[in-house]
Amino acid sequence: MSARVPTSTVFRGSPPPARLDWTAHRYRAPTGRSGVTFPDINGRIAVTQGGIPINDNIRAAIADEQRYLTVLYQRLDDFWAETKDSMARALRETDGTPQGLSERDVATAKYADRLAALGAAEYGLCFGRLDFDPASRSAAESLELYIGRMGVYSKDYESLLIDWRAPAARPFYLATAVAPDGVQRRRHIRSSRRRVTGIDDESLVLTGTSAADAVSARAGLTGESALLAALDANRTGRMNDIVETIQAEQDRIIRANLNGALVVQGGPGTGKTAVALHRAAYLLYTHRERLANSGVLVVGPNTTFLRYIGQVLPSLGETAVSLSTIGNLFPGVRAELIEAGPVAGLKGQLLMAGVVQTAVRNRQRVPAGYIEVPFERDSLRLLKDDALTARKRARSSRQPHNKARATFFAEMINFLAQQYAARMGANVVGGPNLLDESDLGEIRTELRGDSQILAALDELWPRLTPQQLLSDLYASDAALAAAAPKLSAAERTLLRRTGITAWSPADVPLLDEAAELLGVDDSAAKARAQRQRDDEVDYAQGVLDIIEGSRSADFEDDGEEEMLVASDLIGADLLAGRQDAEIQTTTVERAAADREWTYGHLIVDEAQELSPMAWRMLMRRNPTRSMTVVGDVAQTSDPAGTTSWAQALEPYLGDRWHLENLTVNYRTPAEIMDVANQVLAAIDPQLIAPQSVRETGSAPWKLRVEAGFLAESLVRQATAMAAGGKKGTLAILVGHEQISGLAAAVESLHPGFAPASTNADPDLEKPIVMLTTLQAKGLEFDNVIVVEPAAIVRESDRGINDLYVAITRPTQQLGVIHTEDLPTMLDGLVDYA
Ligand SMILES: Nc1ncnc2c1ncn2[C@@H]1O[C@H](COP(=O)(O)OP(=O)(O)OP(=O)(O)O)[C@@H](O)[C@H]1O
Repeated sequence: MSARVPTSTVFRGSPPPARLDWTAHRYRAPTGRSGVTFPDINGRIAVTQGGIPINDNIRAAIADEQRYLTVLYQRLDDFWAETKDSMARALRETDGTPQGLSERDVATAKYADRLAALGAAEYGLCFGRLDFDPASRSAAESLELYIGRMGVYSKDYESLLIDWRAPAARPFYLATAVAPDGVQRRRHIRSSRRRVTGIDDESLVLTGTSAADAVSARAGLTGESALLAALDANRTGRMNDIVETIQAEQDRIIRANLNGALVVQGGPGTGKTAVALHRAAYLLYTHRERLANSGVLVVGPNTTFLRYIGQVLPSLGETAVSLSTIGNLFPGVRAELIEAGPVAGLKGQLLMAGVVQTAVRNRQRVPAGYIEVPFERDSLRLLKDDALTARKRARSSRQPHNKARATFFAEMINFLAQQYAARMGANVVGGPNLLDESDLGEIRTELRGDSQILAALDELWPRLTPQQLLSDLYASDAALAAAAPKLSAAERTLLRRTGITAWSPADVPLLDEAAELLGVDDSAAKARAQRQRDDEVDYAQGVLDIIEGSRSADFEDDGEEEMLVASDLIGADLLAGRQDAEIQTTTVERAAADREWTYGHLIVDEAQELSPMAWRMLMRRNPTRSMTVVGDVAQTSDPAGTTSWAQALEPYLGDRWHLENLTVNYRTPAEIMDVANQVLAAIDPQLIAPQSVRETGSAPWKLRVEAGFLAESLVRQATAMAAGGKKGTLAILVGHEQISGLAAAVESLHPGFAPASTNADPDLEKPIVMLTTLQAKGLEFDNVIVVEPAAIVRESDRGINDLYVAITRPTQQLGVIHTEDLPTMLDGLVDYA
């Protein structure tokens, strides 16, 4: 059998303008790319247009743009030097007071951020230009605007480059021939380092009224040449920004209002992740004051995905965004335990909030009758009725468990003091009335210091951490039965676990729930901090006394003029403060360490995967409900995930959220989407697939092999696929249950061939990787081989969704290798030839 050599990407149709084939609802890109440029073998710029070498006009235009770009980079260098100077000055100039130190840290953090933004702008600083119709501009307005990664001004404060996020840059993304907004020409400028390598021009002046022109414009695809070049480029294992080619439907979402909840539903490859990240950058630019201190949180499905998207925001000059999975949102816990679907499914249900609440209440106990506790030479009794009263008072304080504990203890100590006093009074002449309130106070103090009394009270109302609460709950049938009476015995068995050393992502919202109900009793920590502070003040006073002493001695000795010394400027309090001045941390660091941090804006990617309990946790992090939720209900894998946005959000938002749809698939070629559509129909015939923006001419194939030859065939096909056609990255996607066996078989044949994702963080930059379908969520590769679809479908109740995710990952080619019969929904695959 010979390896099938895929044809290279063909953009079908006639040269620009772009065409939309409305019968097929599929965009066919033009054959030639206008003004596409490639450095030739000698490093000079060779320019072609539709395959024909370009003329001197274009060469001259490139030279013009180069001159402009050089000026921009000069200004960038000026800013860099100025910022570095300012930073050095800020570092030097501090009066040494805690306030001064803190101001210095704030200033240096600001300059560091600015340097990071300047560094990010180095690549592709300027990528666009708009030329306006003079009739549409006032005399004060420039007829041309350059668009880039950041705003750049001349020394005279004349605008040289507009930040892509500024309102003035919008026509670059929105203007069409039908609605040009005064724009006559949109130019995409490509550069490598500081050198202009090419330009793509689009005229927005309708010269004819051809239907194709009008349709193309209506479709809202802008900058088609640059867009298609970006889409067809090889992938690297890291996501890139799309700032140069944002499309109109995406732009609307990116720039939507900060307030309120926006839900973005879109099929595979519609740019949901890209849009979500650019929205974060846009919001930080537009609402910097409001968001700088509260921060923006981006939640993704797993750490592999976060690493995949990790460089997008820094490349846009934004570093003040927190990225996290649900599993890592609880400070101090890294939830890496993988557990069975039904277990995670159950833990994700909202009813678990009630289970955790009951589990906490069940730890607030009262004795069956009484508990006898030795005290002095006698004993005291913790009585059931007293405990009931104390518990009632503690609960009605509405404090969380660990804080209400103080009320319970105080009440019980009071009861015990009265008991003790009564007993003492009965033993002395004159009876209990001989003891007054101060005597009772002393008795209480004694009781509070008695370890046996405290231990007995602790049994009734223990101080608990969330981890302890859940471990104890999972470890005991009785505790589970008491906390979850509504669950069946089989369901409670799913929750049973002993000797817990690791947590799963589904445990994290439960830990968070427990933390809310338990609260942190920080009275001991506060008292410790105060004692430490008092010690430091004492120490500082000692230092000042020594300085004072030596100053007087100096003054007496040589009779010199009085010198100004430390104690003239600062007191002991201030000196102590200076000693323990904390290192200023960034918003991202402070937020990560603080479970109760509330973010100014929340972005949730692959949001369909979130369980009701995960949503509950996230809503606590975002009380203002300023959020962007992006996902696809057809791609849900998590057993507790959602297939309906209304259902997922109703408990927190009611109907106060706005839905936007993304409809164009930028990733997956049309040939593959034709097959994927059948899978989508099997998930839900009502769902509509996004329209692919391009074809590759390469039909997705299937190959049946003998079970014993699966690994060998896989290596052969992967090698052929990786070597042919567009090359780039290749992923082998396998079901969770199969991956270990297959990885071992492949490894024994060809060590190091396809590193499998046996750890939680596979290296996506390797040319060939093996992943589970779950790990591939949100990722993309040039080429993909899906192994044994029947097994993927079988693996979970949402196996068809997983298959849909798997086959929509490629940007170029898809192959399917199987030993079992294929599910009929894959009938559209062609036999491998
Ligand atoms: N306007 C654009 N310009 C260039 N590339 C784009 C554009 N929009 C999307 N893309 C590219 O399309 C690919 C798919 O985007 P993205 O991963 O954001 O899609 P998605 O909707 O999140 O997909 P999925 O739901 O399948 O995970 C990425 O390579 C992205 O860079």
